[in-house]
Amino acid sequence: MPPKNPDFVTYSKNVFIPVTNICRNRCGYCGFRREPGQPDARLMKPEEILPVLENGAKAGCTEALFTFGEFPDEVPEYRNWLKELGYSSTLEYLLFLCEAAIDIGILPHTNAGIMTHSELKALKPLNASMGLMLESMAALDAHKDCPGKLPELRLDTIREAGKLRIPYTTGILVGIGEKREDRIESLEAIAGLHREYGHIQEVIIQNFIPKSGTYMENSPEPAVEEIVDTICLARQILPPDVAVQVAPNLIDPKALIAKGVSDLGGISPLTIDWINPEAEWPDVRDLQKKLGSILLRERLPIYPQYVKRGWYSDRLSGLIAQLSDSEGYRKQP
Ligand SMILES: O=c1nc2n(C[C@H](O)[C@H](O)[C@H](O)CO)c3cc(O)ccc3cc-2c(=O)[nH]1
Ligand SMILES: C[C@H]1O[C@@H](n2cnc3c(N)ncnc32)[C@H](O)[C@@H]1O
Ligand code: MET
Ligand code: SF4
Repeated sequence: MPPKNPDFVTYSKNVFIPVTNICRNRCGYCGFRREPGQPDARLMKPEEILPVLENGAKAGCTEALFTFGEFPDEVPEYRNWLKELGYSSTLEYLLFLCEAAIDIGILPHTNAGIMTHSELKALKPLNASMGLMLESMAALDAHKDCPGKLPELRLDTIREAGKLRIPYTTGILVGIGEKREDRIESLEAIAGLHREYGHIQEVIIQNFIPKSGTYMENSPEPAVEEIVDTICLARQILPPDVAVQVAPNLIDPKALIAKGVSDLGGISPLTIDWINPEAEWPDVRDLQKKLGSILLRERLPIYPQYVKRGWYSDRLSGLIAQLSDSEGYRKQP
């Protein structure tokens, strides 16, 4: 089939809040994680976070992306930091942050590692959507010290989110030692969960970028052809209502759109990509110029089909009504 471009691709305007970089896992590709003793190990305080939320809302951002290392509560130093802030668990602190974001007028999207049904249940009323990368169905060297990167545990979290009707973001990381068959298996697993629960709004095809000081610092990035191939696989395997996302700060999206990319994820006018801090966000107007006749269309962190289906709590209904247009996309302020 000849490549065919869509009329538009979507993105969201967000602020990235790296709440903590303390993590019980040690992914071989991750440059985000810190040990408690390191100088830039941290738990962000409310007085650091609230101004970012406020500036984000003022700048027209609709999404607060709350990112965490996984289950930092296992780390004793971290528990002390939390206690100093007056919280006894990460969940309790996150609930406070989500409430604050909503009061300020920005919709939470939490990406915090694997979670139990009861954690997801507590967060659902305060999150427009949530996310967890499956990463890969393969058992990989890059995950050898990562209890939370067992594929079955990741699938469990995504499944529980489905039962709770949480609009969900997941994806795979390409170039971390997995094979093409593993990518197929991963995409099929995601497709299967979506067929059962209907909650997967987008699947990120994330290209690995080496980070110095990590186990994989000298591993090559995946070739663009591999990413193109994976996007084609994703488009074939995933049901048509699931968006395929690439990050426009990690890869040039232009040629990928004809292959099936329909979303460019969160783009921030204010904050850096804390997971890939070397990769600057493109300016939305520059990106639009580059894409030519393909329109960049702003969405909320909850996709239009879930806005329409009302997959959100009463706590979020006022804000979502205020931010969305009649089709469920971003109403231009
Ligand atoms: O800026 C980033 N945003 C990341 N996002 C944010 C994402 O681009 C948007 O928040 C979603 O499209 C929702 O609007 C993630 C969200 C998830 O739920 C799971 C993984 C990621 C990964 C990244 C990332 O590496 N960098
Ligand atoms: C939030 C998501 O960021 C991704 N992630 C973590 N480290 C890297 C890297 N070096 N390159 C690209 N993506 C990465 C993982 O897929 C994680 O789940
Ligand atoms: N630590 C979580 C995970 O890997 C959140 C994103 S990485 C900072 O799933
Ligand atoms: S990718 Fe997430 S889980 Fe893995 S080490 Fe980094 S912060 Fe922890």
